[in-house]
This record gives sequence, C-alpha cells and structure tokens, in this order.
Amino acid sequence: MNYLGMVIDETLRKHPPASNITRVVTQPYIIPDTKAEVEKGVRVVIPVYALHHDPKYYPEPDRFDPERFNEEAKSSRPHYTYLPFGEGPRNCIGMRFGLLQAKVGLAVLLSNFEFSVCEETNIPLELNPKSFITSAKGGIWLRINKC
Ligand code: HEM
Repeated sequence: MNYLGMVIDETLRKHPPASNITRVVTQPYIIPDTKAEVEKGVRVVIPVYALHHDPKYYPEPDRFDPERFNEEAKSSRPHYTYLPFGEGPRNCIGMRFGLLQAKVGLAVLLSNFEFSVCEETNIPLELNPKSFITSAKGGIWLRINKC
C-alpha cells in the first residue's frame, strides 16, 4: 500500500487534474529579491503543472518515477513544490477520501484484471488542450484481461 501511494503521488505530479490554482492577494506583497509588488485584490495564478515539471525539483520531469515520493526524496524538496490538492486553509477537503478511493479502486482492479497497452493506446500520452482539467486526448485505451 505504501508503494501504491507513491505511484499515485507520482501520477498526480505528472498529471495534476488542476493544472493551476488561484488565490486573491489580501495584503500588498513584495516578491522576495525583486522590486515587484503585488497589490491587494490581485488574483494570482499558481502554476501547479509547471512546478510539478520543474527540473530543479523533479529532475527528468517527464520520467515516471515513484521513488521521487519516498520519505527521503520528499523531505529534500521545498514544501510548496507539490500541489495536486492545493495548500493552506482552502486546500482540497476531499484529499484523504480521494486518495483512499484511488488506492481501493486500484487494489481491486489490479487483483482481478491484467492491464496492457494495445494498438489504440496513444503513446506518448497526449493532453486534451480543450479540457479545463488535465485529461488525455481521445481517452486512455488499454487491453484488459481477467486474471
Ligand atoms: C484525486 C482527487 C482530487 C484531486 C486531485 C483534487 C484537487 C483539488 C484541488 C487542486 C482543489 C483546490 C485547492 C486549492 O485551491 O488549494 C480542490 C478543492 C476542493 N476539493 Fe478536491 N480533489 C480531489 C478529490 C476530491 C474529492 C473526492 C472531494 C469530495 C468528496 C473533493 C472536494 C473538494 C472541495 C469541496 C474543494 C474546495 C475546498 C475549498 O474551497 O475550501 N475533492 N480539490
């Protein structure tokens, strides 16, 4: 279950359903080491997808590697570099439920079925530019056999 959690974490890094989140500035703020001031009332977009693919924090960002989420690797990164569920008082209220649901769903599916790529599988996966949330263009086609 621990490794499955790391696989889900890495999946949400590569493909965060919410590629951006927003916040409204409540008090004037000067961006550290610059003269840029963000005024009160401005809506700020936090680029989750870009952070998750920044090679400074995730070397070879296109590579799928669940080991990025072992305890040692996690503690070596700044806190706000992983935001699939947002952060702070208005982060995702369903985070724990969502993660548990994904783990239970995968455990049941993987113990009963075998999944493999087929002729229709789009490799590499292409994102749908018209979708508000991150989703695969044309869906994800797989061959499924009963174990
Ligand atoms: C993998 C599954 C999910 C992902 C990736 C996800 C992601 C997110 C993100 C990015 C936000 C915005 C957080 C922010 O701005 O800081 C959010 C908010 C929210 N999510 Fe989720 N979510 C998931 C599952 C769920 C589930 C299962 C529920 C309910 C059962 C849920 C309910 C909510 C609600 C109510 C908010 C708004 C919270 C607020 O504004 O205070 N989410 N979610």
